[in-house]
Amino acid sequence: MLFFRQSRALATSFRTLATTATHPADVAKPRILVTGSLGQLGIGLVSLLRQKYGNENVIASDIRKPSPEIKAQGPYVFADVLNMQQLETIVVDNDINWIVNLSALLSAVGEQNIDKALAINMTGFTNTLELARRHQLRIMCPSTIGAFGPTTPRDLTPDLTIMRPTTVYGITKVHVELMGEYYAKRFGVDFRSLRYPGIISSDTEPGGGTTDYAVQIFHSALKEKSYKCYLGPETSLPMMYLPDCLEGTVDFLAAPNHLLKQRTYNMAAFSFNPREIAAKIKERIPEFEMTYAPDFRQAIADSWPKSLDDSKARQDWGWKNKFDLDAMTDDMLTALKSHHK
Ligand SMILES: NC(=O)C1=CN([C@@H]2O[C@H](COP(=O)(O)OP(=O)(O)OC[C@H]3O[C@@H](n4cnc5c(N)ncnc54)[C@H](O)[C@@H]3O)[C@@H](O)[C@H]2O)C=CC1
Ligand SMILES: CC(=O)[C@H](N)C(=O)O
Repeated sequence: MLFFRQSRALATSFRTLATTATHPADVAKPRILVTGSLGQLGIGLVSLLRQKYGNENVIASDIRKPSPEIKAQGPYVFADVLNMQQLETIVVDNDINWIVNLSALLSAVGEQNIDKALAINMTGFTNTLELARRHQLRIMCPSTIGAFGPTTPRDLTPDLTIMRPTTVYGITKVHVELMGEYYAKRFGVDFRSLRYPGIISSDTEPGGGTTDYAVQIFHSALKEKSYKCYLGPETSLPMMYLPDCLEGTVDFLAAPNHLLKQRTYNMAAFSFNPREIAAKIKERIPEFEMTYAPDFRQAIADSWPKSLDDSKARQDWGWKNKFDLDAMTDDMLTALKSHHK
């Protein structure tokens, strides 16, 4: 009798989201907690989520003190993803339905701080995933092109392929994907992840990745008319402009479960190498000169895909980028010129 009850309970806990008609997190007006919200992506994502769901329904959080402008925009709390009890208090006290975990150490800084990267990217993520199980939340945690490795096919890399990353960052992101998918299958957790390419932004600084050069080059082009690039001229990588990344993420978060045929999707826009982006900038700032001094980040970039196949994201939940390389270059230069002024 006991065995019968236990196996019935086990069968229920192994249900997949595909067979679940509705999930408790399918709510029209979700209350959302964003962790790591003061980083390159978080500030814009919180702002877009607030436009869609209301200021008071999006709780921004990080372990740093926000600027007065950020604090004035809506609720902000201190939240360390390594402190499970504190996170759970925030989730319960604020009646949270969705959690977006942006807390991470990126690829370059992760190589210099292995223990910290493992803690934030793995233990921190596992804490939020466990909270999603306990409190029936939707959870979104980004993955990255860094989850692939040197043995992955490098052109038009598909969603499902060889994943043997050679950075601690990449290893932690494979952990995110696999544990999230395991919790989805085993416990019905509404886990979602997007493999972002390098993100280029005008308003926020990148946090220590291998693709940061693609932001720094614009600042240097305007200020110094030159840039010394830490990657070689032919190092092609997938990239995306922040507004596309944010809109795609908000759409993906809102996508009904029945549209999602998988829990992790590639997301792409365009690819370029340092020589090509330098040429685009030079078309617009003729005095601009680029020099090259590859450092340890070269080996990281060489282990990543040159381009991604994101056709599944386009088919399943309607992902579409608006900005191509030229449109992004024009918009970056216009935005930065006004900031610099
Ligand atoms: N920016 C990019 O080009 C890409 C980002 N991603 C992913 O997107 C997510 C967000 O990335 P970014 O905004 O660029 O990162 P970021 O490095 O700019 O921001 C990360 C934030 O996490 C916070 N943080 C650090 N330790 C924490 C802790 N213990 N508890 C709570 N927060 C903590 C930091 O204070 C920081 O504000 C990450 O998961 C990253 O892996 C993926 C691919 C590309
Ligand atoms: C592509 C990423 O995940 C990030 N920008 C990094 O370079 O580490």
